[in-house]
Amino acid sequence: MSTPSIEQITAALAQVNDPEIKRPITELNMVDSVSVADDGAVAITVLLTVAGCPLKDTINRDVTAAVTAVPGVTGVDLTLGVMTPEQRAGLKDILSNGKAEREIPFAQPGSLTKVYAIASGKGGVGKSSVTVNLALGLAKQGLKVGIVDADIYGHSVPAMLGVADSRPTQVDDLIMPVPTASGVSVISIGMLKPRRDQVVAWRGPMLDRALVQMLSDVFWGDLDVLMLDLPPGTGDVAISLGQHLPNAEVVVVTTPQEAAAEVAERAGTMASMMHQRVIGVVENMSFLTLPDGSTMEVFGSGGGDRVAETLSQRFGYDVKVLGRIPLDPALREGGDAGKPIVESDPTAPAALELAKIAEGLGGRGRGLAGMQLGLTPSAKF
Ligand SMILES: Nc1ncnc2c1ncn2[C@@H]1O[C@H](COP(=O)(O)OP(=O)(O)OP(=O)(O)O)[C@@H](O)[C@H]1O
Repeated sequence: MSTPSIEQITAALAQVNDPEIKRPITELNMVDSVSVADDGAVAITVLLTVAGCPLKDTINRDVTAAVTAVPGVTGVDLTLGVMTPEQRAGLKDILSNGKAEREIPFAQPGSLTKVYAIASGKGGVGKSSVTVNLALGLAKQGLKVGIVDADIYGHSVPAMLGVADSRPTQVDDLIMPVPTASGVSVISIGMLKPRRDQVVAWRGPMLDRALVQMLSDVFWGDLDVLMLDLPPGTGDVAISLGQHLPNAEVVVVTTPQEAAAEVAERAGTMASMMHQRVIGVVENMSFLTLPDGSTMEVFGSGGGDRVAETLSQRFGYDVKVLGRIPLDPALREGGDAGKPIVESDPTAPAALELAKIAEGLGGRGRGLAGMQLGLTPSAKF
């Protein structure tokens, strides 16, 4: 077999994406050198963005696999180096398209990324569980999905995705979202703290800065969908989000309980006051299926319908119940184990209902159609 050419090896390397940036390593100038010996042995040096890059094993595996597959390659000797500060600055330029001032890409008029904010009135109704499962459901449809965990009180999303201890890689002041096994990238307000167990007592301006940082200093790339897990209630983060991303569409999560529904209505109304469109209600913990097949309404009934009806009346447009998710111990276990139920037990009724809701959201497509313009001529409060 003939010796492979440098061009063939480079073409193979162009198929390898940086796992965080999700762009070919060749485009990011990460390939430092390539040489091919007469006997087909290939030597490559790839430069990592930072020393001790947590994903170097993934890069090692992917590069070796891609190059080994080229006909005539008899061996791959891969050296992993680290970029110099100048090379990192060059990478930052590539990622920020040469713009010095960063802006929130999802707030730009031409943005095609759908932004869904997941809100609730009360804590503990399953907002984070719904967020991660919907995100995974959307990713299963082949969409590129990112999650911003802005829940200052809970920030449980990384644990639910199995990356509780991960910290984002930083290229100077540009932050890489943390990739997860399911393909969804995540950044959490918890990752911005110096230590994970640290308690933060952030007030309005600090929270605003943290939210802006997660939206503009993080290199999200070209996402189809961005999901935001909001703190429960109608606090500072909801106000900041309304100011920075008025085009976000809001999904309200509630349980069937009367008291939960009432506060969920307030969260929905708040979103509308910030000119965001509420696209629907998810009722979680709707019922429990008992071993004999009968169902028990542990938290009562009617909360989802009530929130949807009230918000429809208030806003003058149709707010639907998008789905009703049953109580299922497997959903909690999946979250605790870092493997959400749509992945760990996809045929469970709760997983099927979440996948159905994700199907509906994914079917709404990319693009500007249906986006709110920040004007509400007919809102009634
Ligand atoms: N349908 C369900 N069946 C069983 N357990 C559930 C269900 N939904 C959520 N849970 C569990 O309830 C707990 C609270 O859920 P989760 O953290 O998603 O709520 P949350 O609304 O995001 O809370 P907070 O805002 O306080 O962080 C978790 O342990 C989760 O696994």
